[in-house]
Order: sequence, then C-alpha cells, then structure tokens
Amino acid sequence: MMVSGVRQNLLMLQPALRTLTHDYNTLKRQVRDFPGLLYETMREARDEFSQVVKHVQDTNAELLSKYRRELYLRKECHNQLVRLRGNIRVLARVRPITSEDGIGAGAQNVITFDQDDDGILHVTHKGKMQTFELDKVFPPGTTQDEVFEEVSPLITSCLDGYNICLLAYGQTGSGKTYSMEGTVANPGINQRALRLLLSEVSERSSSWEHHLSVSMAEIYNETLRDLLGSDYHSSLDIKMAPGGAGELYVPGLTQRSVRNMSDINKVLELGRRQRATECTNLNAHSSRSHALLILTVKGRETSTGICTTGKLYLVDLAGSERVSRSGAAGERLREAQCINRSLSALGDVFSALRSQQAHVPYRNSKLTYLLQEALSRDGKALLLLQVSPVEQNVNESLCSLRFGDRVRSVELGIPSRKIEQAGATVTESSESESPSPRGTRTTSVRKKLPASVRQRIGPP
Ligand SMILES: Nc1ncnc2c1ncn2[C@@H]1O[C@H](COP(=O)(O)OP(=O)(O)OP(=O)(O)O)[C@@H](O)[C@H]1O
Repeated sequence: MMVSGVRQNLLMLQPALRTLTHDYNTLKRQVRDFPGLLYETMREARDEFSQVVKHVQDTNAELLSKYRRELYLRKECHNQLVRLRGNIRVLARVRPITSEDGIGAGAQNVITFDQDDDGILHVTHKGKMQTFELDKVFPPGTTQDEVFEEVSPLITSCLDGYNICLLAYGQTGSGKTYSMEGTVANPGINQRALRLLLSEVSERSSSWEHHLSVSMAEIYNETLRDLLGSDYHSSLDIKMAPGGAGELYVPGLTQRSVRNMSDINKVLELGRRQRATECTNLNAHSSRSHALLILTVKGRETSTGICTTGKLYLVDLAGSERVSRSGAAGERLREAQCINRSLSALGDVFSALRSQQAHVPYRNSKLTYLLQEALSRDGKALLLLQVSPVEQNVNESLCSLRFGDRVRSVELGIPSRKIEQAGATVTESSESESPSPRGTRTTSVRKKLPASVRQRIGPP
C-alpha cells in the first residue's frame, strides 16, 4: 500500500520535473545568448543614437552657417548705413595685460569677446556682464597691421578731398600712443598712414599730381603749440581763412613737405624730439596733452585740372580718466580740468550732431575748433577707443565704452569732398560715389558755403 503510494507520487512529480528541466534549459539558453543579444541591442541603439546626433549636428551646422550669413549681412547693412550716415565709426582696441597691471587679483581680466561677432565686447563688473556693440573690436592679440588695415580706407579717402579725423580715446595707459605712434620696430597708425598715402600718390601719378605736407602740434592746457617749428613756446590761434569759404587755418603752424619715407621719418622724429625736449617728463606730459599729426593733401587731376584738398587729423588724445580718480591738485588739477574740458567739448560736439542741433559748439575748446572740418557734415570721423582689460581700470573702461556708444549714434550726414573746378570751389557728395575710390562719379555740385550754413540747409 505504502509502495504504491510512493510510486503514485513519483508518477505525479515526473511531469513537474520535465517542466522544470525544460525551463532550466530555456533559461540556460537565454543566459548563453544574452551577451550576444545585449551586444546586438546596444549596437542598434548606438546606430540610432549616432544617426540622431548626426542629424542634430547637421541641423546645427546649417543653423550656424545661416546665423553667420545673417550676421555678415547685418554688418554689411550696418556699414552701408554708416556710409550713408556720413561715416562716423567707433572701434575698440583692448590692450594686452602688461606687467604694469600687477600680478594676481590686480590683473584680473574683465573683458570677453563674442566668437561670432567681431563688433561685440563684454565687460564683467561686480558679477554683472555688460555688452557693448561697436563697429569693430580688436582683442589683445591684434597686430598693428590688422588695426591699420581696418582704418586704411578712411585714410586714403583724404586723397579724394575729404576731411578726416581719427581719434584715439581712452584712459592713461590704455594704449593710445601704442596704436598711434607704435614703436620703432612696430610703428603705429601715424607712420603707416603716411607710408600708405605716399604709395597711393605714386600709384595715381599717371593721372594725378599730389602734394603731401605734414604738421605736428599739441594742445596742452588749452594752448596749441607747433612741434615742427623753431618756437615751441608761442601759442597758436585757429582762424577763419580769408576768402569767406569757411575754411580754418592756423597761422604760424609749420607745414613740411614729404615725398618719401626718409622725409616722413625725419618729420616724425623732429616732432617727437621737440616734445621730449620741452618737457621734463615726456610720459606724464604726453598723458596730459593731445598730440596731433595733421596731413594736408592737395591733388590736381592732370587731364581735367580738377583740384582737391583733403586733410587728415591723427589725434592721440590726453588720458580720459576722471579728475576724482587722478587725485590731482594744483597744476595737475588745472591740467586735468583742461583735459576734461576739451574731452567734454568733444562729447558736446558729438551730442549736438546726434540731436541735429543747428548750433554745434565747436568753439568750446581748441581741439574741437581745430577738428571742426572733420567733425562736421563734410567730414568723416573714426574714434578708436582704447580699453584696458583689467579689473582695476574697469570703471574707466566702462566710461570710454559708454562714450563710444553715444558717439556711435551720431549721424554726421553724407560726407562731401572739396574740389576746385574752373576756379570755383565746390563740394561733391559721396552719395554719388562709385564703389571704387578711383571710379568716375556723377558730380552733385553745390557752391561751397560755410559749414554752419551747410548744416542748416541740410545734406546736399
Ligand atoms: N596692443 C598693445 N600691445 C602691446 N603692448 C601694448 C599695447 N597697447 C599698449 N601697450 C603697452 O601698454 C603701455 C601703455 O600704453 P600707452 O603708453 O600707449 O598708453 P597711453 O594710453 O598712450 O597712455 P598715456 O595717456 O599715458 O599716453 C605701454 O607700455 C605699451 O607698450
């Protein structure tokens, strides 16, 4: 009885055992096949993922290229607008950190740039980032060559009879003199401009005769002095030229003809030496005075007899730091006040032009009075903001950039050049200028009137 019970149980357990064995074998197979399956699934997932990433990358690249194209078009449109407005451009050059900035926290960099837009500059101050938009920004690694390339079209336009000024603006030590004068091994805008003009003059010599002359002057404590003459100490005046054409001139300011590089180097060296001999501390003196290199280009087209006169003012301005920061007193305070006066007069001229006021206060300082022709409707101006990259100068850098922002919104109007035709002086608007500087133009002539009158009657 007992044995038959056990047999019965065994018979009942057999199917369960078979099921278990079958399950075990299935699991064993699955375990064996699992790595392969896992590998296959992972490969498929990876392929799918790669496809998605590639798709995103392609879309990104397309968007980036569209974005760059738009950026380029926007810049082109802006340049077009600037040309139509009458050409006032604001560039910024950020100098590298130097040993004079100190080490450690003192030399902390606060300026960053936009990889895709060379007109954007960011300043980080007290944890906040401020963005400025300019016509062009030169980061610290920019060479003298690259800076000059950007400004050279403006410089050559004085051969066509335009009055132009290029002003280097910024606090003491921000690199104004480096950009304008440069070093012997690596000259700045001044020497390069003269060299370029000479080579352009020689290129155009088959149809034009040009005469290039150079003056060097400085404005110190509202006194204008000649740097190339024999009497540095006499103060020069700015006067209206006889003839009622509204032109300004400086009686007694030496003009030296230059025909080649040797002449240029001699003149620049003479001006530098004159300045150095007349002051005990050239660096301190140069920070507090405006240095001007003035080029006058007279041209005559041999076939038509048309004459042009263009003037180029290259100005290394005095340091723009505020009086409060300089901690000045006595003579230093007077100097600082004079600098502030002329720089704020410059700001006032730009704001009067911006708000299209009938009266532009050119006469409030020697500097603005002298630059009147280049800063008026007939002229072209370029402001080169020099910016220090370090935290300790951030307030001055912000002031300079805000000044540049205000200047950038100025509309000078459409520039015109002065030409003489059949004995009469006329102005020719660049509205009708062909893209090539040497191309033929349709002349829209109007009688030469004093700048103030032309301003009131509006653009030609
Ligand atoms: N782009 C640059 N690359 C290398 N060094 C530079 C650059 N810009 C300025 N420096 C250096 O920084 C220092 C100050 O420059 P710089 O004398 O030109 O300033 P500044 O604005 O003319 O000052 P100041 O108003 O006192 O005349 C100099 O030693 C100069 O060589």
